[in-house]
Amino acid sequence: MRTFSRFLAKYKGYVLFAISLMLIELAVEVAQPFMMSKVIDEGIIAGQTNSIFVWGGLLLGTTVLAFGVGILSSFYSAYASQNFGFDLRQKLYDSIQKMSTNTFGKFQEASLLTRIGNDVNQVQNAVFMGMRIMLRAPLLVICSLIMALALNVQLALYLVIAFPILAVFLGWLMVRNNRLFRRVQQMLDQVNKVMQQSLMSVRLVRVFGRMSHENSQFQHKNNELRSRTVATMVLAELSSPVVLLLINGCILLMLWAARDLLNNGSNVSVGEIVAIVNYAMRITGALSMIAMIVNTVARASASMQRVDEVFETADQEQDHAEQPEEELHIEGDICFSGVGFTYPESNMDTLSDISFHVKAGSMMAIMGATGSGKSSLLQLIPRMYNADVGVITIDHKPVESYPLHQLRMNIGYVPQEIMLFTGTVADNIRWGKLEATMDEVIEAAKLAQIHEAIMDLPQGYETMIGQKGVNLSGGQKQRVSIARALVRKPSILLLDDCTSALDAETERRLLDAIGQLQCTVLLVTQKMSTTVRADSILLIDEGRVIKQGSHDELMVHASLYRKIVQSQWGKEREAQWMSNKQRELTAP
Ligand SMILES: Nc1ncnc2c1ncn2[C@@H]1O[C@H](COP(=O)(O)OP(=O)(O)OP(=O)(O)O)[C@@H](O)[C@H]1O
Repeated sequence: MRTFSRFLAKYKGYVLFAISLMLIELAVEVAQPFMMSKVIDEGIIAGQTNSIFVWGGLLLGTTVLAFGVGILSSFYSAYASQNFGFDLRQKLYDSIQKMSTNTFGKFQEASLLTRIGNDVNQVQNAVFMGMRIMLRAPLLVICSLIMALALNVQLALYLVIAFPILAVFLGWLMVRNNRLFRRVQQMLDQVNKVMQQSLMSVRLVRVFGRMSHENSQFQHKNNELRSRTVATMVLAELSSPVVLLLINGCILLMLWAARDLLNNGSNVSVGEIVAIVNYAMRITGALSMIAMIVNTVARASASMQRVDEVFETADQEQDHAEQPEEELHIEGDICFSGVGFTYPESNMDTLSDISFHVKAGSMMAIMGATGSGKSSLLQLIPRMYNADVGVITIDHKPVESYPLHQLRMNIGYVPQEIMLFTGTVADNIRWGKLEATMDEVIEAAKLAQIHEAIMDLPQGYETMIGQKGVNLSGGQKQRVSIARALVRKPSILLLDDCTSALDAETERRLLDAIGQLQCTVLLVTQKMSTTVRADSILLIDEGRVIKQGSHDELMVHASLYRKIVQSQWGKEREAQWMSNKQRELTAP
């Protein structure tokens, strides 16, 4: 509720103006049955033609006034609610952007999409409705009741009977609807998730001929969404008939009593009875509106809770060091001490007791079996995830003490799964540093050994590449991605097995170029041709460090490393290396 008020406060001028106009509309609406009673009693029954013109004219005039202010009030309500929705969506997007990867994973992309789209819309609609009818409906009920009581207390009291029952019913409806609607939104998350997955892997789905499987998965979730939505709608639709039933029952009781009063010659006029019935009808209409409002508020509050969850989480993990934004230069000395990490959605340790040191400007290769935790380890450095235990320092300061944005601006990261965006080749490289000049883009491309290949493209650097770089080869995509990381001249370069599609010669030239850069390089690789060039090698297995050392040290002290060497070089070359080493060591 606090978040809601905070966002709406900015538009309080518009809100108050819209509500003031709405109050004029309301006053007209409340006065109309009274004017009508005057037309009947004075104009028709008493035969005063003048009264018909006066009260009738007033009735028409106020109707035109109500119409005019109604339009104006709608305009200001729409303005305030749309701007409120815009701000909420913007802030939500901002919070999602700053979210740590742990939290991002916890919420899941599909759910965040539903929250930023559907949930914000629900709240925005409730704001509009709030200004138009949320206040108007209860006020209309109260004022109509007062007017009816003023006309004839005895008859009007019959209308009051329904109120306690209605209050209990609407309260129950609100709580139940809120719960049901939260479940609908959760199901919508699921539908979006299935849809997102199958759209992202549309080619794979077609190649494997899994369209019907994907369809049935979608159908299953869609079915559940339908059933939950129907349950919510049935409940919502129940409200109007209940209101009508109760109020109409009261009107019938009142008419029965009015008949007795008229027969007994009591002091009650036909005009008063017509006016009270008219007020009763307005009360019925307003109560139906209130039932609708109850449903809208229940939905909007469920949606607001979901939006608030994102804000609260984002606030909790606000990066304390994020305030100062001055330029930060990192040398690149990296040290892990007893680091442990488990993915939020997993219950198995991914990394345990990882300790190693990489000197600024050196190159370390990370080797290990598939699933041993190499990518996870790299991702802890730019704080895509936060370590659960232990300390990671850069230049002898914990990574958490750096402003997150500045820390990441000093790091060039090339993920295992290459992702290119729709746009030109130059745009894709410049994505690493938006203000990079064309010379810087070309320099990065040359370092990444992709310049010649780009020049061979139809429009060179201005060639458009489709989503995920459909018109580039695997190796070209890898090198564009490396150029994107290099263009920002990082102090730390993280390469996650991103040279797998390169031929030996290109890879050698790439490593030569990277070796000349003034940056610390951490390189995940399975290729011996790469590891031998590194200053040190970190060998990991099942999330633990087996050994850190140079190629020579690992050959002597790490049997696992020797096995990898054997599998790639063959026994013969390995044996030859061992005997050469032995000779070197025993030489005088
Ligand atoms: N987002 C994630 N959520 C939960 N578990 C994950 C996630 N990503 C990876 N894992 C698990 O963490 C472990 C280490 O994965 P990681 O990707 O770091 O290994 P890797 O050594 O880089 O593997 P590969 O060489 O195949 O890329 C694996 O068991 C993997 O299943």
